[in-house]
Amino acid sequence: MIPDETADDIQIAAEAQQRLAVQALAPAYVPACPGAGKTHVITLRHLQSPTRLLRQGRALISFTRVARDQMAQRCRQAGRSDLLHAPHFVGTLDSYLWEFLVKPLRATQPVPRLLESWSNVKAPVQGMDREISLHRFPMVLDPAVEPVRQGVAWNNVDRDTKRLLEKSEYDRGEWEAAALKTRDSWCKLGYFTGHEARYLALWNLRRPGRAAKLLPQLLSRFAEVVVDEAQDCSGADLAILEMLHDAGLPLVLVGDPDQAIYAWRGAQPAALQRLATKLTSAPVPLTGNWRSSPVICRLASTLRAGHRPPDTAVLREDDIPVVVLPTRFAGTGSNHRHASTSNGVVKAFRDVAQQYDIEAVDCLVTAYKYATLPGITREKQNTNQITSLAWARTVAHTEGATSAELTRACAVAVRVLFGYWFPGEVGSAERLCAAHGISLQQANRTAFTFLHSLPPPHKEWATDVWQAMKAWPAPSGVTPQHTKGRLAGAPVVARQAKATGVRTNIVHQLKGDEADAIMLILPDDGNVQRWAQGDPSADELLRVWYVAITRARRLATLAVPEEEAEDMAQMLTQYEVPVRIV
Ligand SMILES: Nc1ncnc2c1ncn2[C@@H]1O[C@H](COP(=O)(O)OP(=O)(O)OP(=O)(O)O)[C@@H](O)[C@H]1O
Repeated sequence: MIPDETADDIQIAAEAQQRLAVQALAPAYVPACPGAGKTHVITLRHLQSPTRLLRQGRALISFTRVARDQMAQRCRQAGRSDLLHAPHFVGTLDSYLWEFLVKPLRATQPVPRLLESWSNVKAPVQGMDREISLHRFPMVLDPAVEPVRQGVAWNNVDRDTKRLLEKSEYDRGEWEAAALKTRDSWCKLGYFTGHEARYLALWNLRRPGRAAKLLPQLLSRFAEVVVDEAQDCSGADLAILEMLHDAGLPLVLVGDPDQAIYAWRGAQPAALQRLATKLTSAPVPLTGNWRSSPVICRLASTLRAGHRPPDTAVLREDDIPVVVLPTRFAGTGSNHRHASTSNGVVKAFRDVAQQYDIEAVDCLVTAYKYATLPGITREKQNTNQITSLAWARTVAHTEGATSAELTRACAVAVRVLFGYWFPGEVGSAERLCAAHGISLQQANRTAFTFLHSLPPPHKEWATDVWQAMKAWPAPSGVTPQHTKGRLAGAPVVARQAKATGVRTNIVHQLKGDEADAIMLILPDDGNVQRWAQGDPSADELLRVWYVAITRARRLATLAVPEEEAEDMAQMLTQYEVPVRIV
């Protein structure tokens, strides 16, 4: 227990750091530890804006819609909805690039639209010997060359797609060319994704004539651009930001390089450091952790490059030790067993949390991969429509499904219903809704009730779905054509885990999230050696573990293979982390 006076001093010092970050003049770099209150600082910075109408605004840029919504909500709660509108901008990097560096130079017809992913439209790659959707080919950019090189990120193609490709007569080069050609044909129809937004932003900024049309507007609109989670910037993102800085746009980069977990998607923490140094010689660090207990700060420091000392726990004085759960891992997440009780590992975790008065709703289970995670099965990204719909139906019937899952589930059902109602019409749900005078909200409501009405998936489920689609009240003006849009095949249905009341999600979906108790599932052998000897600056998995445990406020639990439990506890004890095996 920290004496009161010291606790006060710690809080005062942490608040002083936050104040400096709120007031720092742009260009600025704010490297921050986990739980440092980055969102808090960024929003406060924005809330300082005068209420009178300004000629110039501030852009708050994040990587996810969740982060964007969080900042927007805080502005609204403070009674400052005005800060969400022009001249300000609060949104994702994709939408910022699109809005200010791409769209102004596009033809107005066909109306250019930014999609979250190619999976939002039905876009099979054309001219090949089997049907594979465009979204199954993740794209990558190399901004180091001019013109920017783009291609398929083969390392990130999922296993199912790789299997399909192996059976194809065409080789990877031919698939890549076909995917890019199909993509180009969608761009001609006015559709783009974040990848194209980056490509075109770079294209425009690197051509003086085009840049001259964009930059003056941008510079007069924004007095400052704040980028949150800057450690997730890809090489292309950083190249764009650097050009904006060179053009005189004041940037504020806020991020935690230790939490960089997107290198596989092109994030470049080292390049971020270079840009940060170019922005300022005096970064404004945040080293107070307002979220986690001292034990968790200490545990986290063992997973940091250079083994820097633990961050200061500002508020929490808990001394709950780290709990190691010896576990017998099974092929699927829901069958992992706690070794000493043979209970499911989630139940064991809940029992431990309960000992510390932590309720199930304040617990969070996480793992690197969906496959090892107990609980609701993830929508398989690249599966056939009937299986996607079966997943969506399961979500609609699952208590505790997250809003992101529900949104995805409704989108799947909207696509299925629209495929039947508007056969032959291409385009996103938004575009079809607009064309047929249906509000997206109405479409989502219909989709949800439709999903909810469907019987549980089984082998002959496609027939039930077809009957339901035909019987479902259609909006006026729809023109179904016989069996067009009918789903074929049998769904691959995953077993639904017993409801535990505990949230589960993969680490990559936990950015910015937090919970009183976290259980990190570490099913592979060799965890201890990797933890003790690995280099977090080179080993992204260690950074993924770091992100996971730093979501915890009070209790961090590690489920490790039974034979590794003792070694794990010993290793943590050597680092002076209080630990117990349960
Ligand atoms: N000045 C403050 N006073 C009280 N609570 C604070 C303060 N700053 C931050 N917090 C709280 O600390 C917690 C962590 O803040 P936040 O989520 O903004 O951190 P973060 O820097 O985004 O962390 P991470 O990068 O780990 O997600 C939140 O619960 C937030 O409400």
